[in-house]
Amino acid sequence: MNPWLSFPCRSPCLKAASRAAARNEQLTKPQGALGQLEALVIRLASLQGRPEPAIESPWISLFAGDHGVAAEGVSAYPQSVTGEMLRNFTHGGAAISVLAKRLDAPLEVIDLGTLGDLELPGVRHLRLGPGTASFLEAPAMTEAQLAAALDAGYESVERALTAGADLFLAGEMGIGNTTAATAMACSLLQKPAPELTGAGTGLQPAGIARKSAIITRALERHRLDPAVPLEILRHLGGFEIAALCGAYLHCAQRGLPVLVDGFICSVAALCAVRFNPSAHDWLIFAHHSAEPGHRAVLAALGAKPLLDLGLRLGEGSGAALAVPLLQQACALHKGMATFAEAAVSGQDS
Ligand SMILES: Cc1cc2ncn([C@H]3O[C@H](COP(=O)(O)O)[C@@H](O)[C@H]3O)c2cc1C
Ligand SMILES: O=C(O)c1cccnc1
Repeated sequence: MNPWLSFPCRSPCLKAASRAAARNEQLTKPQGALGQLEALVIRLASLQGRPEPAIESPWISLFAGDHGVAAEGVSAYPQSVTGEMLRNFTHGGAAISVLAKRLDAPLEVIDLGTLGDLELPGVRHLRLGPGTASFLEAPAMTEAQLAAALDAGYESVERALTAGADLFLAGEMGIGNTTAATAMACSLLQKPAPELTGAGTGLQPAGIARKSAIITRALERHRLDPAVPLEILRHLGGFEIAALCGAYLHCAQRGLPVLVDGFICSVAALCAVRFNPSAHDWLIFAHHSAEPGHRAVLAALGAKPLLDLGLRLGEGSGAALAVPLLQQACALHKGMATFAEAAVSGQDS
């Protein structure tokens, strides 16, 4: 197993949190009037270790990989879309490309293993394989592939830190990956496939039933132990999901706060937290995806996402959309006057 996986996670700074909470009490607004934003800023203060947190350098890593199980017709789109989107990401045409540009955030695109073998400028091609094996026939990944994918996540976090990132966002691209993520969620949560399976890119009800039956077959074939999350990841996951899991664990080890995107990223986060529960402190959940399995995954994580917009895209798009909210929350906390500074009367008794 990758040696760094056993490194401990950092502890959030309680002193910064209590100083941020004290400042929050002084600001010229009724107590609690900024709702969830207040707790969010206090939490960010504890993660950044400073009483006045700020998001100045968000970083986005986008992990792509193909899935053997896509051959079973579990997606509304052909498998070739994964590789085709790589070019779109670097040419600026994908949703996450537009959002990254608006945020002025670096967007690195990592191809962990897709069907095509084109060298695309601006893409890091790691080529762990032409995609995972179909989990109906074999474990999705070999041990070496899992290790390399986890390392890819680790390396992304190191690059983000070198670039001075103060918030880590990740996205995923991989046709068929809602099937992989749903299978993982079923296994981690010990829930039956029909309860968690959804439309992904837009399957019709008959397609969803078929997808759910395929997941049930995989669960029966592999019979995985929920107490061994990395084996669940290796058998049922994907290269990009493993990279996400590795990145989230390493962010927690290095003390870099994370904004988690939708369903697929949340399953990677659940896997990371099952592997090391202390990773949980570093994960902020951006949004509630329309994919039905997301609810159970968020509930298992005790997570209350910031947004609920009916998004079902992935790519890190929901996380990117939440960045301005975090930035505004920080700006309010830093910029608002205190009652004393503004000579405004405080609360009666
Ligand atoms: C053009 C296009 C762009 C996307 N960007 C993200 N996804 C999303 O859809 C895929 C998962 O859904 P499923 O499991 O149904 O295949 C992933 O690639 C995910 O990131 C996309 C899907 C498509 C078609
Ligand atoms: O919420 C997600 O991550 C998601 C949902 C559908 C398709 N792709 C991604």
